[in-house]
Amino acid sequence: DFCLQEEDTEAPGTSSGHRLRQVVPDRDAWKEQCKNLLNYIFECEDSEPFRQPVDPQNYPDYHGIIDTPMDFGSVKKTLGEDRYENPIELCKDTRLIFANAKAYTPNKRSKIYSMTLRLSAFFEEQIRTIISEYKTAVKSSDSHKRAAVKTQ
Ligand SMILES: Cc1cccc(C(=O)O)c1N
Repeated sequence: DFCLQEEDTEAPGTSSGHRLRQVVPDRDAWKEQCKNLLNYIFECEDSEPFRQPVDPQNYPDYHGIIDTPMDFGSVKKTLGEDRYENPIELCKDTRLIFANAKAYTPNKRSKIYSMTLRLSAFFEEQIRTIISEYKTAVKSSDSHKRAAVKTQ
């Protein structure tokens, strides 16, 4: 996900004034990538118990054990409302879903817990590239900013 950004090669307003098109990584690409990843997770049967907050009516002891509930519906809503600054924040909330399940499960062979293990493995595989590309884009856009300041 690269966006074309026009950068002056000369001070603006010079006679040449010609522009070189440089390619800089798009630092907002992670949003769409995470939206797509969440949509895919929602399609997985393994996400069913976690698409909305765990219902304390079904598990009365849940909030006594889990301090900070989290679910994929909440993550999707936070993303959609632009309340994540970067994919690292989204990754932290998603890992909380899996950590809560591991803390609450009655045993490591429970059906619901085993669903989170598969989902977590898939999520970690996918988010790794998204975060890596985001960090590269931020570094690149910072260096472009430094370069632009120098020309002023
Ligand atoms: C919410 C939740 C997480 C992990 C395990 C279970 C379970 O009932 O085995 C569960 N209900």
